[in-house]
Amino acid sequence: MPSPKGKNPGRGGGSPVLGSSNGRYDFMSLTKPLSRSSPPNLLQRQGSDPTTARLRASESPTRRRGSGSSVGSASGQTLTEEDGIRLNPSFLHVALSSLLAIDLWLSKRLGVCACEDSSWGSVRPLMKLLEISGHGIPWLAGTAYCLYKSDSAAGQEVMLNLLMGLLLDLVLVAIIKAVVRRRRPAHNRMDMFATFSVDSYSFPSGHATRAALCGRFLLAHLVLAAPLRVLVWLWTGLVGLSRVLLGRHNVTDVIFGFWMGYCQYNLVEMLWLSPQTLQGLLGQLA
Ligand SMILES: CC(C)=CCC/C(C)=C/COP(=O)(O)O
Repeated sequence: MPSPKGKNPGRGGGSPVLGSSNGRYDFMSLTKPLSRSSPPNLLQRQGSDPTTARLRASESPTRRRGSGSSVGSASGQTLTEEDGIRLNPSFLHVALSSLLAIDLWLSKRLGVCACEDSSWGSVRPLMKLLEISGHGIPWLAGTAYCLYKSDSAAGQEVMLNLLMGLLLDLVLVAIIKAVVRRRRPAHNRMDMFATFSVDSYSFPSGHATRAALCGRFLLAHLVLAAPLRVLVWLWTGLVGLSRVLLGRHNVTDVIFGFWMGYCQYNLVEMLWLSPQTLQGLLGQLA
């Protein structure tokens, strides 16, 4: 399939389309030649323009390898075992590129509260309220306050472990954000309060990890009536949804964040600090 890039040189972007390269179907740019030097990376260092990022992300490894080693059966030559081994990563790459393109497209369409002028701009204050409800500062301050005020050993133990979980969450999210370095969606207005430098990156959503971790924690350790349990579930889901509606995150950032928060709760359970452990730790410090 000939690339139409020559016909439309003035456009600033374009959708990745399936094109044939050496008898294979790869993603190729409508408007820009594919870079042969930059490594393929689906999530890292995307430009602020999601279309550019999408195009960059859709570069196929088969094109960079050159045409010599990959001749399809259509040209009369049979595929060697080596070719078969190379086809699989290429298929995986196309699948991931497609998923990423869908993610970017869907996230852009769902970012309906990204600013006041957006189609659902009037709901933005409500979404920002949800943002504050899942922010690290109220959770850390609230947990520390409850720990300080609690007069039962059981209450102190639960609050201390929640505090540990919250701190662990902050550290793990910061590490992943710093490693992956996925840019926030271009339509996001960066007007969040109290952020760390890594919070300029979007993968994973720290609010989603915290909501999942705290949601599971509350459901497991607080004796709550059924309506309150439903409310916890609802809050968790809405915090995640609000990240995409506000344009802060792509859908995959939130889905991964939920999964990560869910796993972090398992980690907190594994590392659970009992009063004895705590006394031992404090004894060692003293
Ligand atoms: C300052 C403290 C204690 C936490 C920062 C919380 C924060 C701003 C996280 C970013 O969340 P998203 O990744 O969901 O945007």
